[in-house]
Amino acid sequence: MTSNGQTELETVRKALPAELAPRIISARQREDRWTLVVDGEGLDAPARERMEAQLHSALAPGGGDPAPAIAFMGERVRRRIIAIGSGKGGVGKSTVTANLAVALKRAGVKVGVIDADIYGPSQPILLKSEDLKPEAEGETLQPVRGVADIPMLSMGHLVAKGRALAWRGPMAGRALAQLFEANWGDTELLLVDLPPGTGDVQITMLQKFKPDGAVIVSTPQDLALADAARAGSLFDQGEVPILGLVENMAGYVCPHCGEASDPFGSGGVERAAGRLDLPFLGRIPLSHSVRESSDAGDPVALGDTPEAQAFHAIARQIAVAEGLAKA
Ligand SMILES: Nc1ncnc2c1ncn2[C@@H]1O[C@H](COP(=O)(O)OP(=O)(O)OP(=O)(O)O)[C@@H](O)[C@H]1O
Repeated sequence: MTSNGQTELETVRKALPAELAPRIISARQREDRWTLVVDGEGLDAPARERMEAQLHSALAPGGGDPAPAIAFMGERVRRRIIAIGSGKGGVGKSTVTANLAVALKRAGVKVGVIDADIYGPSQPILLKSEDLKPEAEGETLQPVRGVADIPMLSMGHLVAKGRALAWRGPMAGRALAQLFEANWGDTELLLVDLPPGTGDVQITMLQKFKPDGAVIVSTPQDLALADAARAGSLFDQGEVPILGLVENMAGYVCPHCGEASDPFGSGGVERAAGRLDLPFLGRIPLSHSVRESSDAGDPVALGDTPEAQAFHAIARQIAVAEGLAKA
């Protein structure tokens, strides 16, 4: 009991706005320091931060008292799933996924990666986890840790290297389910590297593990753009909001003479985004360092080069769109 006869729980609840008060599960005060257990179900990261700030100012207003210790219970954040798709192969979708994961991680997001490109898994190389094998607890896989300590799973971790995966339909669906139903722990955002095109895996994913959003990667060529638009309509039909388009391999700066050229054209994806009424998230240059670092399992986004900054700028937009960072 506090000095005026209220229980500690009542004291705390009274100090809070009416909508937050019922979320306090228990409250205890010892030597001026409050310890609170809070129901965090359904609160996203910014909402939790706001609530923490409100609790601080309500319970330790002058700054003289120690800040309350706050434990959130329950589902802190509903895990968000963002699919990274492309209309055709080879446009750099996997490279973009790996680098966005690193950039999101560096921005403080608890990010994980599912390599759903079960026919040609490349994330184990890109995120340097080729030699790791996921352990299973019963039926549930434990993700391995790739570069930057990113939890990840890929069919590349589960089948012998180089073995072609010619699975179709139900088998592909089951393989995918194993990856999604793994123990993702406190991961708040899962990036899913989809196979190119609009086949079985995409359909299974839309039906069973519907993403919260999709990012479409394209090169600036007309052909790639037409395919990207098709990938877009797949997500539209599945009622998955498209967060935007990324232009990859845009503009090449010769490392020797510094001359800039546009082997695949330029600005095409931004114009296509305008036509399709979709956000344009940014462009990644065609660059030796992107390819070399990918091959080495050392994504450029770990550094601060202009290429890295291009990935960081796109990652920031995704984090904001998903409520995991402030605008
Ligand atoms: N911005 C870039 N600059 C230079 N090389 C790049 C860039 N983006 C990707 N690449 C290279 O292009 C090749 C294809 O990239 P990636 O495997 O990421 O494409 P993808 O769209 O995922 O292909 P897939 O159809 O096999 O899934 C790789 O060798 C990669 O290193």
